[in-house]
Amino acid sequence: MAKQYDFLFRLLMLGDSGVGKTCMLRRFTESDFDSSHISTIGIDFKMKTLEVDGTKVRVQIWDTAGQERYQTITKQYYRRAQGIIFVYDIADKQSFKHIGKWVSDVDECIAQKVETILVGNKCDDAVRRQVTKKQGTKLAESYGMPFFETSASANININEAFIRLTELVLQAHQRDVDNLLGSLDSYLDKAGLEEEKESKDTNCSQKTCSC
Ligand SMILES: Nc1nc2c(ncn2[C@@H]2O[C@H](COP(=O)(O)OP(=O)(O)OP(=O)(O)O)[C@@H](O)[C@H]2O)c(=O)[nH]1
Repeated sequence: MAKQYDFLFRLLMLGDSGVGKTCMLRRFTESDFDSSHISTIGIDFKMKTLEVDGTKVRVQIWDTAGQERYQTITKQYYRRAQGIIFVYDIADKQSFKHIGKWVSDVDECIAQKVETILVGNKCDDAVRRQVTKKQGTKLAESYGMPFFETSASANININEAFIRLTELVLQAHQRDVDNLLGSLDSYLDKAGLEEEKESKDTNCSQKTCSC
């Protein structure tokens, strides 16, 4: 059967327990919201196919458990991700403060460049808000990440956040391919020049012999 997509990318969701990672993923992949909080055990994933800049991209999105006790398991997935969504809850200052810890955990675990975005979830909950949009924007700027305030329950900016990360991963992939083709071109140019030089040298020495 012909492939239904051009690329397959792996995305990962990280953040404290209860910030709404599972609900965000469910909203994005199933257009649904469940208000119960059943903590993720270890890791789970869902798939979705998107059209980004005319390209069909299938994303495999890993939803990790925010609870500390699962981190030995979840850290094993960091290296396999091409994009990471760091999530905090705008009504939970601690989860915002912990973003630094999640980012440095990723830095410690992986050597390769990975695309990242920062998300402040539960922006529908104005009454319980503890983190301002300005604080979120500033933190994201300090890491050079795009920033979204989202709500899985009210379906605000969920698609936008996942699509933005997928775009970044696709662009990074295309840059890698261009760089690879660029170095292949210069390698072939160099090899061609050397071959040309060698054949000139041979002709020249043959002429010398016949004189
Ligand atoms: N008001 C509001 N509540 C939300 C939103 N998203 C999730 N919640 C609630 O937050 C709680 C935790 O959501 P989960 O998605 O299970 O959180 P999680 O980050 O996956 O938690 P772990 O699996 O333990 O890491 C649930 O009771 C949800 O109903 C949102 O956008 N707005």
